[in-house]
Amino acid sequence: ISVREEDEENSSRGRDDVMYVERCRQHRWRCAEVTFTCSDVALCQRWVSSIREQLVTITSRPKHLLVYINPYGGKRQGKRIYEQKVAPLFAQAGISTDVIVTEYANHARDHLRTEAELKNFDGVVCVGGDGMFSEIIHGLIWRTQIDDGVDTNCPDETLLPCSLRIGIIPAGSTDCICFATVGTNDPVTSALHIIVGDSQPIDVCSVHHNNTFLRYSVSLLGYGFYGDVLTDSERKRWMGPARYDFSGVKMFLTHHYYEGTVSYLPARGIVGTPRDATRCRSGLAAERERGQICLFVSENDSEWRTVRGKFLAINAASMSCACPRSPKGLSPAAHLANGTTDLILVRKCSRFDFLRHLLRHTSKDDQFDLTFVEVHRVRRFRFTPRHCQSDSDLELDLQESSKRQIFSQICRDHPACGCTPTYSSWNCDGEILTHTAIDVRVHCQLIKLFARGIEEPAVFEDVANPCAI
Ligand SMILES: CCCCCCCCCCCCC/C=C/[C@@H](O)[C@H](COP(=O)(O)O)NC(=O)CCCCCCCCCCCCCCC
Ligand SMILES: Nc1ncnc2c1ncn2[C@@H]1O[C@H](COP(=O)(O)OP(=O)(O)O)[C@@H](O)[C@H]1O
Ligand SMILES: [Ca+2]
Repeated sequence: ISVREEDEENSSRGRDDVMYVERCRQHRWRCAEVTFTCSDVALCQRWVSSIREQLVTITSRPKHLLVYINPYGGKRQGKRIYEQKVAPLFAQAGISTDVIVTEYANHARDHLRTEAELKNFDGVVCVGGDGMFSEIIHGLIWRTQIDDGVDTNCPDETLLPCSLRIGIIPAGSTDCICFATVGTNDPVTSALHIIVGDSQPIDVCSVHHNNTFLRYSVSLLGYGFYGDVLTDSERKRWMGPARYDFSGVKMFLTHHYYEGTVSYLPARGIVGTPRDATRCRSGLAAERERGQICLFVSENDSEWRTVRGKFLAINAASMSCACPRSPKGLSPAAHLANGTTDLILVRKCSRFDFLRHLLRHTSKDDQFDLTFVEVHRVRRFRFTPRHCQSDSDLELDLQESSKRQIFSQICRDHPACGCTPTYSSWNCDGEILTHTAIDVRVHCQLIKLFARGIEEPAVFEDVANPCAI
């Protein structure tokens, strides 16, 4: 991290303090210190300058960072976390910062879009949850495309990758993007990944409706269960992160299902499937694999498939979506940067079966190994809720079950009857999407994080002197 020369008063000895990264359990990193002493002060000074020269040659390390703090996310501790745990480390590592504490929602997004002098910085730091991260990528991606005149309303447009890396200091409620790319939600670990200049590309989904751009997503796009949990939980923000558990239990008991059509373009020519036992891990093999991945983005060699039905949940996981609630995540084998998203369809089933599916997110059992669950690795997908389908589709439906339609119409007109509502909403990285019919496309490695993905346990279990903390 850094080296510091200590003055030993009344002594002819030299003393250097070297700060370095030490790996602890569960992917956590800590800042450790070792002191070198030497009877020859001049030699000691040569050590210091030699180490400093070495550090300067590592060009991947950021020197100037633009920091956005959401003081309102999670337990409202963002400012304190940054000031107490992160700022001192940045100072230690000789990193200068411009810090903006946001004053309202979308402040960070709009500042990045229109005001920020991006050329002055080597990266952006986001202190907050997935919603704050979402603001940052919307600002950065918009800025990158506008500089090159890309039409973001066109779903087929190839987007330009953003050059600035983003660091996430977790200070939100779920922080799944941090957890799934670093392996832990720990501000100090994240700060150290930023300081050492790690780089992890990640895929971004664009979400469109009728050739109009709606949003980007990097973690979960969820309709049905996760959309309803989010909508319900936003009204209970005062509860803090526990609001999700409260609304989770409530929506589980409510047991709403939604009818609609999902079409998807299966990913061909990629390594792996969502049912693999292997996980997305950092290291050489992953690097090599990553190099091959985007060569296969051609969409012509695979055909669209359509699934119609009643769903409790439709989830697209572009990364594992691991978080403290589910350390393996919604799609444990999802890759961070292979240009695909894992589309998980949970059909209508009993409460008992849905609970079995949910519980498997917290154990070693396979949550996809159930008759009412299917999972596909896709490059694109579309969703149309039933009452939003084209006229010809509706006619078909009418012929199939005219009675059912009449009943659902009656139910829509009489919400008090307690029947299942027609529409849910999409949970897009924890933000509510107002449109239900959407067209989603994965953009391979559109952004980069100050992270390195999840390291194999062996890397740190071998450490001779495990961290005492
Ligand atoms: C019975 C226990 C079942 C546990 C099932 C856990 C599955 C958890 C998968 C979580 C995936 C999370 C994906 C991440 C989404 C985030 O982008 C997003 C925003 O994050 P931010 O707050 O930092 O801005 N977060 C969320 O949308 C929160 C989703 C949380 C879902 C919690 C669901 C709890 C379910 C509880 C069911 C309990 C049934 C009990 C029956 C008696
Ligand atoms: N200063 C602010 N005041 C109010 N809302 C804000 C502010 N800054 C950001 N936001 C918004 O707060 C919401 C929640 O932020 P997020 O970081 O996702 O925390 P959480 O994980 O608790 O949901 C996001 O929609 C974000 O756009
Ligand atoms: Ca949020």
